[in-house]
Amino acid sequence: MTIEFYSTKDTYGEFSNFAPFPFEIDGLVYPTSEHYFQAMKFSDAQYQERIRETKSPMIAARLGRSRKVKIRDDWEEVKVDIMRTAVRAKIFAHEDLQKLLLETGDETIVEAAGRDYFWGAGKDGSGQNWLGKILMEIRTELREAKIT
Ligand SMILES: Nc1nc(O)c(N)c(N[C@@H]2O[C@H](COP(=O)(O)O)[C@@H](O)[C@H]2O)n1
Repeated sequence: MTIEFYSTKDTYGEFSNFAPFPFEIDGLVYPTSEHYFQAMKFSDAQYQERIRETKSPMIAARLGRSRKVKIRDDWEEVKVDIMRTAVRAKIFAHEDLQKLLLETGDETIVEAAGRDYFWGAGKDGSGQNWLGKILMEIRTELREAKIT
């Protein structure tokens, strides 16, 4: 059985980047992994801070997708690592999330985002599902940490 998630209100919605599971990176608290991911698109420290402090992940995503402020030149090269950093920090900050992730066993985890063929599976399932892949990587890491 494939485990699909998308909306924070549905089953496994905790895996969405929009789910409210705060964490700290470099001494700063981010309300969601979406806030961190979107803030890291920019070199402008003030704009990063505006995104971090914004109330909702939806607004963080809107600010991050705006091209009124220039995004960093290396974004395409670093974005998967930045997503990994965000999701890892989120999961490691919350034991309930670690438990939920481990309980998915060996099932494939998929972000069922119909319009997103990079982070999600896209409408027809042909997407790269990078968010699901990152969650499965972290699941392996958690499992290995519990064994040793
Ligand atoms: N809720 C939601 N709506 C969309 O349209 C989406 N594409 C996603 N997927 C998430 O979007 C984030 C990355 O978006 P950008 O690369 O900045 O466009 C990431 O959190 C995906 O999981 N979610």
